[in-house]
Amino acid sequence: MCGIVGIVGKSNVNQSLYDALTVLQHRGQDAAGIVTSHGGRLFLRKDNGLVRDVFQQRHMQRLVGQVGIGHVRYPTAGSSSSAEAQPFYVNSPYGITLAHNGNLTNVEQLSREIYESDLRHVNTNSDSEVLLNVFAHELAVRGKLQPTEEDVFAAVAGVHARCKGGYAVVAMITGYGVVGFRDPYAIRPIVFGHRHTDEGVEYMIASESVALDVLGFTLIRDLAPGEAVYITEDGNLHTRQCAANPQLSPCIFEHVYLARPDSLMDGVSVYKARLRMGEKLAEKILRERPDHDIDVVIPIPDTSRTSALELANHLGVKFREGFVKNRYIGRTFIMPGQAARKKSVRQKLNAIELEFRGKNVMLVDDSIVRGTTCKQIIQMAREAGAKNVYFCSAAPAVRYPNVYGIDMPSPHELIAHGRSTEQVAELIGADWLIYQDLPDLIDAVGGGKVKIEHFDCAVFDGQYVTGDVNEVYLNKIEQARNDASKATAEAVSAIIDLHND
Ligand SMILES: O=P(O)(O)OC[C@H]1O[C@H](OP(=O)(O)OP(=O)(O)O)[C@H](O)[C@@H]1O
Ligand SMILES: NC(=O)CC[C@H](N)C(=O)O
Ligand SMILES: [Mg+2]
Repeated sequence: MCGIVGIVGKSNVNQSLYDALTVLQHRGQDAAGIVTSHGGRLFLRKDNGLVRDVFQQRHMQRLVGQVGIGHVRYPTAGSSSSAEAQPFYVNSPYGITLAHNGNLTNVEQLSREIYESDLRHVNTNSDSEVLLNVFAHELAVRGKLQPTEEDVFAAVAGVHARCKGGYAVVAMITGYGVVGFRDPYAIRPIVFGHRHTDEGVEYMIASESVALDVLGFTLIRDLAPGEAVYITEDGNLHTRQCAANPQLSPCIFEHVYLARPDSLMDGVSVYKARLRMGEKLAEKILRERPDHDIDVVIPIPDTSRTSALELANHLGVKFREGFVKNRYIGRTFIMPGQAARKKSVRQKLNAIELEFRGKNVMLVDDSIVRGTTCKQIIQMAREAGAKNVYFCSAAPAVRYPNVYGIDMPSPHELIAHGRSTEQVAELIGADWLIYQDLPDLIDAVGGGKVKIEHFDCAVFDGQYVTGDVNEVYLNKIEQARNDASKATAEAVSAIIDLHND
């Protein structure tokens, strides 16, 4: 997952884009970028690092213009070289820049087509640069000096016909406007909204509604699967369904971990969904061990707090903050490389001994992926004097790779891959381990006021909604993106870069 944002404003949008990216920082900590457009010129700043580190005052001053897009990156393709930071730019037609959240599954075929048939050059290994070139080609073949919304929507339809995988996109067509679109399964999230100013109405497109809230925009709605929204530079908004067979199947892991709890996704409150996860998990605990001896429920900050609170309420057991989080350390799961992740867990979380000593503690996390966090946390709970350490996960066991924008390419790096619950419990050192059941998770997210029937649950059930993901593909991405190969890719790609300062 990455964070994307686009604004068509009535005054300079640099500060709003910066603020929105800060709000979306939890979706990507590796690189950040903003491009604005003014008087037919583009102004770009992108680099590796957090938003607050990438943009110095001198960069902000140069980012002039009332229209712009931005990105925070968590790499899932190519490398984490700064050359692959987004937005990407292509000069023809019109000058188009693009920011992408997701991952394409047919990138090899597209790269070939782009070079051999579309006669285009791609300078990095990023799937997002490929996606930009497909969009640019589809717009170029319309052959218009001044593209209309019909041309833009036809180009998006062309992208849907050629690209496979997960993609939520914002793209800026220099001098014309900003377009946002979502893949036909709506795997990755994207919303749009408006804000009234004295100069007129401003529009914003973003990954999560929380970015709109914080900037004083009102949410209009989520983009439907396959739908596009096009806002012209003079502030006219158009929407169109551009896919032949759209089917809403959003990524359920957004609700488990990726999204902020104060976001609404496809009409569902992430916070409420997490509360319901806690409730369902409590029911399962009571079913499995009605006479359990849990003294205290302790969340593993940050993401599991919401479900842990509700779990404790439903069990009728005390809820205690047993771990304190260092607020200056980011999210560990989305860090590149296992060594950094391992080290960060200990730096990030520290136990309050009093809450553990002599007690049977139920630790709650939103998910167990590689097992990096829970292994260390259980150890810490024991060192703090816990009598028994029980562990539960608000999500089912993560057993399969993700190919739609979450960097879990290698099944062998997943602690539950090919293992039973008991085997995982032993490996992480838990006295009792409970996973949420998948139907309960689906019900927790899709069974509230707003009903959603289909989700992309691939990491839990190995079913890939786009229908094109097979063993051959999975083996290929595992080879290309396991921790060991990534380390080599970084070294090689660090030298490819275009001037950008
Ligand atoms: O099994 P693992 O591979 O360790 O991955 C799962 C853990 O990683 C995430 O936490 P993270 O520190 O990224 O973010 P958070 O502060 O939002 O919980 C998630 O919330 C789990 O705690
Ligand atoms: N997490 C994402 O959405 C990644 C976007 C894109 N595939 C990249 O690697 O930059
Ligand atoms: Mg966590």
